[in-house]
Amino acid sequence: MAHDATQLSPLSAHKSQGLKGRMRVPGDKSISHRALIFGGLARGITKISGLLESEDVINTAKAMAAFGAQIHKDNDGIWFVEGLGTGSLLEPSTVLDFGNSGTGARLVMGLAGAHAFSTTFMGDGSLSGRPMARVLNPLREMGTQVLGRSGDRLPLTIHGADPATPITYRVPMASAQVKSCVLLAGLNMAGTTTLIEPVKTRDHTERMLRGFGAELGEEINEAGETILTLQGLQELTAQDVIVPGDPSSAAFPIVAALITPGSDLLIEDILLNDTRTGLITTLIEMGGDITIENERNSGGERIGNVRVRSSRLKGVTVPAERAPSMIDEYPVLSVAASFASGETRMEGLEELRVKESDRLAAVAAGLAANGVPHEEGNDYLIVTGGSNHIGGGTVATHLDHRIAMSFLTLGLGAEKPVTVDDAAIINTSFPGFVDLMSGLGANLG
Ligand SMILES: O=C(O)C1=C[C@@H](OP(=O)(O)O)[C@@H](O)[C@H](O)C1
Ligand SMILES: C=C(OP(=O)(O)O)C(=O)O
Repeated sequence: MAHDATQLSPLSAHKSQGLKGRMRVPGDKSISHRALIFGGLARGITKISGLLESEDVINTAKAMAAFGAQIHKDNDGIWFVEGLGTGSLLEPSTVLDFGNSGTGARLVMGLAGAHAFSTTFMGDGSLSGRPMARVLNPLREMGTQVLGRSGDRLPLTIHGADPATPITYRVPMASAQVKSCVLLAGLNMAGTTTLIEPVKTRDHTERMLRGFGAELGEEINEAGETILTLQGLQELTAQDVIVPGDPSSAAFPIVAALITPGSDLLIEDILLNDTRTGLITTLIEMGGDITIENERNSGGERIGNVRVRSSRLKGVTVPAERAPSMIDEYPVLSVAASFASGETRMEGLEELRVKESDRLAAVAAGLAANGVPHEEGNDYLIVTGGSNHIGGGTVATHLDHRIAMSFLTLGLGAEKPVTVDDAAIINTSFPGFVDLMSGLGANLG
């Protein structure tokens, strides 16, 4: 069921002692979206274990079904996707509703933009405010027509050219969604698409393209930029995909364990791809007692178990270059920083302004409501931690799951309870968050 923005569900977090146990978090969101998309393009039946069954990902499944893919789930929770072949999607007869999901909307725009039919996209109040020009501009260069309200925001309709023109595109901001949109469009049209990525971002699209049997050229130029070349209309072959635990979801129990005394948690089977591990690197630099156990390869990705115990943290400077590898983790890092001695400086945060909310502003407001000293700049945040008297505030989530989970985490370590105005939005990425955290000893309610 879609999240209903008119029905807010407030929730409070109270000071907790000792989060303990062995746990798993739901499957990685980025890999789950892509498994459904590549499964829908491949010949044969793709089998997906551990798919994240959150609102964001279910909306992508519905979109792939609307393009003609056959999708079902068996009694053991395994998902099966029978694909149509690259360049062969069918015109959807319904409006595609992506709810809260930037990834779903932007990746599927790449698919649809390469097909000579009309596809209409809509989303919730948050997604309808997020910029789509970053994907619509490269699609326009390929000949895709766009019809919608001003400012390139949802709802909008796109119609691919016949034939579409492959392009060479330099991604102007650090965005795996933009990279993936262009590659998915290129895969579905004749000719060679070249993508230049100045700053490396999560590489799941590249790994899965190759995993489904496509050839993808990759080299680094003198400027250190990655150049990807992709021949369109390559046939993909269905695969078995095992989705590892999402490090962006594991971030919440990890930080909760660090800031609550007496904690000792083992989180199993977490994705450890190094385009995703910036938060773990940063927390270890802050003095976090975090170790990686049983590191291994699974389906082309590095995974492992993360052991975390309560720790005394100290403030650090997080360099701007690290931002792409922890872009969704700054809200919860700000929470860890609230409990660290001294200042934590986070730089290069401009992309946070265009997430589900303006996350820089939402974090700053949440810190202010809970008495945590901080300074918000255009693209940086400085948090001064270590005060014993924080908490007591109510935080506006602005339809942003990460704001909700981050400030509930703050409340587990703070002197006074912390309330978020809406916990229902958490289902967009982490269904079961409240039960899972409560089972470890978190005092939520
Ligand atoms: O490609 C992806 O799966 C994602 C890319 C990131 O967005 P940007 O591409 O906007 O940085 C991230 O914030 C999002 O949660 C998932
Ligand atoms: C930014 C996020 O997701 P999306 O862009 O897919 O909405 C997120 O999950 O933190």
